[in-house]
Amino acid sequence: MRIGTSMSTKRLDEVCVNEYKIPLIVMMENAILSAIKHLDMDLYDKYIVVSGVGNNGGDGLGIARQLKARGKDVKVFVVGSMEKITPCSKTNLDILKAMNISCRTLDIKGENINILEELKTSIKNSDVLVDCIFGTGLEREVKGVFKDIINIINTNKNLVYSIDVPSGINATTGEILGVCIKADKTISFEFYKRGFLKYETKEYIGDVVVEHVGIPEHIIKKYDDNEYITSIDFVKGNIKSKNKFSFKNNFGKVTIFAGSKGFSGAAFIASEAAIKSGSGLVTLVCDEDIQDIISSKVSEGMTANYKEENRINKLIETSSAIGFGCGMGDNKLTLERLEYVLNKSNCPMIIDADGLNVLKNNINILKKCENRIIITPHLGEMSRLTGKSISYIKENRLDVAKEFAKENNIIVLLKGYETIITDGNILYINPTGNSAMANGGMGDCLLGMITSFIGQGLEIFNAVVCAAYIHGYIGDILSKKLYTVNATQIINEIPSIMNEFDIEINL
Ligand SMILES: NC(=O)C1=CN([C@@H]2O[C@H](COP(=O)(O)OP(=O)(O)OC[C@H]3O[C@@H](n4cnc5c(N)ncnc54)[C@H](O)[C@@H]3O)[C@@H](O)[C@H]2O)[C@@H](O)CC1
Ligand SMILES: [K+]
Repeated sequence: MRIGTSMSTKRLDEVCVNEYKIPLIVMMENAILSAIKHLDMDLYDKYIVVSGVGNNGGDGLGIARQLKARGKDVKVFVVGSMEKITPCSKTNLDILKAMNISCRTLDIKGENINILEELKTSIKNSDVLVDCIFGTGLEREVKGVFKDIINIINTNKNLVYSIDVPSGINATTGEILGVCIKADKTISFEFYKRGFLKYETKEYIGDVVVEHVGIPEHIIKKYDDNEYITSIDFVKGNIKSKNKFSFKNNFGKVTIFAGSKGFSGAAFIASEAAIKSGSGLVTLVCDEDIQDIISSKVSEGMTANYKEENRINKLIETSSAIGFGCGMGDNKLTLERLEYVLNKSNCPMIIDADGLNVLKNNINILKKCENRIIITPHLGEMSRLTGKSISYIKENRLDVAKEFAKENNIIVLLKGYETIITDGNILYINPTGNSAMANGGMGDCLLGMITSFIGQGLEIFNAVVCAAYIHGYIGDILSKKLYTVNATQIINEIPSIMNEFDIEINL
């Protein structure tokens, strides 16, 4: 699913109208017809449509017409200066009038008290309110009669379905411009709006569906922003095709540097996750004093300790992917080991946890490793790496991750609700995962999965996107029956879920 901004919508509209000669009224009618499919007409009969005078309002007027044509009871309220009404909205308003569908008009300059009372009563007597006051054209603080109407709707509503965006939200930034409709469902056009990704907007957007307005796929592709929400089809497609045609017999040889005294669990989880994700050969490199404990637990993997220099050198040279950092300790030794492995290796390297902590103020050591480093920080680690505050990163996480990836020529997987994966150019948002998974060891498990997928020969960026998706997908399935989901439970499910995905890694 594509992510887009107000600008993306505007640009597409212009291209369609000017270059491809698709009249806007045609796209609006497509939008209307695709929106009404989601208005639960089999459940409800009484609708109220509240429209503005922009094209979002036009969508609403057309929706009212289509609802009426299907025998529904519809009341329409239009708010705004009538001299500003867009041509397509005017056309739809004229059709409504010709059909004798009554429209109450709230002019911003007029005295509206009686109509506001009427609106309140109509809302109470209806099943569903369709919100078409503002769409992607909202550009300033919502005031006056618009504010009054939104407050009345939020206070008196039964169900509210917002068209394109809940009125009051900046579709690009997610900023609430003073007041905003609290939608139960948002039926958005062409793009999942970038603003919806801001955590604070979740209480306004409700369930989001994205519908098409009939713009040919190749046009959208040409003008999209390279920002997407990962779909299950993307995951299936990527993992399957890579293995089917390119790496069928190559399961990869991976090395994981992890664990230290008191942190053997991290090393175990990362290695076991790589094994269960289908790697052919997994070797864990750890401190000598935890090697025996881990060897006894990781029966299908091998272990090495830091004293075995020649063996480690050979592992680094021959690995198809290296995972580094879980439970190693935030200290000078870890930094030295990181530099050593970075210098000696040529394969993709995934750095997490203490591997990231020691990179603070040393990020330049990644510069010489062009295009083969993946970092997987959570917000705190990202804050230490970038020097930016956690609250700033939270507010601007897409741009912070993108800029950091671009500056350092790396792939960044920024963990959190709706994890981000970006190489600075393309960005994917991971829609899977849940709060039942918020416990120790999850990051180690993800590191093992990413290392394994890359080691098996998947394209690096796609491997990270797929690993994040499957990791969260398993968590989502388990959380339906478990209050908390831990890393070991995820690991145990990897083979069966991969099978369910029809992923051919183990063929
Ligand atoms: N390609 C697409 O995705 C399509 C989008 N359509 C619809 O078109 C919408 C965009 O239409 P518009 O660009 O006309 O924008 P809007 O319909 O969002 O509204 C713009 C109008 O609101 C006014 N306005 C902006 N901020 C205000 C504020 N704070 N207080 C009072 N008035 C304010 C503007 O002056 C303008 O008159 C989309 O959201 C979508 O619903 C469809 O109709 C056609 C195809
Ligand atoms: K709206």
